[in-house]
Amino acid sequence: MILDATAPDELDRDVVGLLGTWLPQRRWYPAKGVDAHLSCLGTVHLADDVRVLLVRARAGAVDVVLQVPVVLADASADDVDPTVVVGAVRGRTVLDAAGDPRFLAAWLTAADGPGADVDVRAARVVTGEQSNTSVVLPGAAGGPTGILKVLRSVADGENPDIDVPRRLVDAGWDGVPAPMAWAQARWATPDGGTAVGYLGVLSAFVPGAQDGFELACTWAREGRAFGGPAAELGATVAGMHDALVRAYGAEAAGDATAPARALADRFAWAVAAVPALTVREAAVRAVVDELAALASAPARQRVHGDLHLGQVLRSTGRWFVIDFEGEPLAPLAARVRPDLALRDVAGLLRSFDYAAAVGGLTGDAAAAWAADARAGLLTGYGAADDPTSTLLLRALELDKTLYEAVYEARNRPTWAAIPQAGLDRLLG
Ligand SMILES: Nc1ncnc2c1ncn2[C@@H]1O[C@H](COP(=O)(O)OP(=O)(O)O)[C@@H](O)[C@H]1O
Ligand SMILES: O=P(O)(O)O[C@H]1O[C@H](CO)[C@@H](O[C@H]2O[C@H](CO)[C@@H](O)[C@H](O)[C@H]2O)[C@H](O)[C@H]1O
Repeated sequence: MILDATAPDELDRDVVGLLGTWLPQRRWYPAKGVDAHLSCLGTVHLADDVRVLLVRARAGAVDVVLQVPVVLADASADDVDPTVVVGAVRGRTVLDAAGDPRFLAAWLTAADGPGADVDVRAARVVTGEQSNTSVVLPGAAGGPTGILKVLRSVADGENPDIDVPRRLVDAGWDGVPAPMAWAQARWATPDGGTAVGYLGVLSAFVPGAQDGFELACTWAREGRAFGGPAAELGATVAGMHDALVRAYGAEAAGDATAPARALADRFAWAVAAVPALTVREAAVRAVVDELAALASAPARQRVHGDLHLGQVLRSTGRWFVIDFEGEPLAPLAARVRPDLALRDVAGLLRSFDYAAAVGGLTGDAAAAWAADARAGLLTGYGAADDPTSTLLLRALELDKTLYEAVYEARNRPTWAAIPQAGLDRLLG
């Protein structure tokens, strides 16, 4: 069932009035540091006093629709958790609903899919660095636990973060947590049209999972070689790529003009966002030219699109892949386009640089730790050791590093040195 958003009422508009100060304090808010114009496009009434506001945020190049679920509590209620209070309007206290049992129960009732018997009163909101809000829901009566991802930016059409895992499970791959419930909404767009997009997904929770990035940082900090787990991860990624071909097919092999153009476009985009990158122009151009001169490039297929160690979980000696949204800074059309499978491999290679740096390694120790992890990943994946693959991987790593230079400038300026060091390594 698709949930229809209705036109905002006076109360919705008052809630939006509160968001000007509340939103910029959220990790997932994509327009930090600028004065965004906020307006409510529509509201899904999930239950009495449970609303999902679809809020358009416009600021410069940013123009997104944000999902803000709220619960309206009586102003006199004395059992309100102060950390989830957004503010007060019309005698009601507005609560951030993501972890609220009233919101969760209504969401599960409205959602499609096989469903799951979970205990909404035992919900726990995941803290940490995320683009969305995830909530762990323990299974009722000892059943399997689920994790609900409340998407914070919603968009018309396919959502790879939900559709791709559904297709991978259908294709028989068990390296992804299975989706158990999902919800979609329909709302009026500012141009007079209609949009239909996903609001979120409940997936199987991987018990005892360790975040791949935290694991790698710990091993780097302890000076433990990561080549073994990296090789197993490479094999998992190869299995994922095979399953993606079964699910979506693959295009015929072509020449390398498309990846060369993509790298050139990426550089232009990155320079526009971070003008200091201009000094890299000649070196990047040399890689673009080398790439364009390749006689052929491998077939394109569906890929993960933003694969890094923070998108993989390790549990009981196995790896699981999550977060198939693609790069959060890219438009949907670019995120669902067939691409080179090696792009995912390159994303993980970049993560080893991050893990070495965040794990406190520097100089030769960092280079040796990352080299061992890189070798493990490439062996496990079965990457060909030929000049074409080597050049493609270098170009794709460069592409990712330029993306990271922009991502860090916008989100974590104190980490900007990590992609800058990556550019030094890749560009010589
Ligand atoms: N199926 C799962 N099982 C266990 N933990 C998970 C699962 N999915 C996500 N997580 C945890 O939740 C965190 C946020 O999930 P993620 O999909 O990366 O969200 P975001 O899109 O906000 O970055 C992950 O870092 C991971 O620790
Ligand atoms: O997980 P997201 O989909 O939000 O991805 C974005 O944020 C990531 C950081 O959380 C960012 O990844 C970069 O930092 C990681 C360490 O925190 C590192 O392992 C990755 O290699 C590096 O790219 C990702 O690029 C961004 O899209």
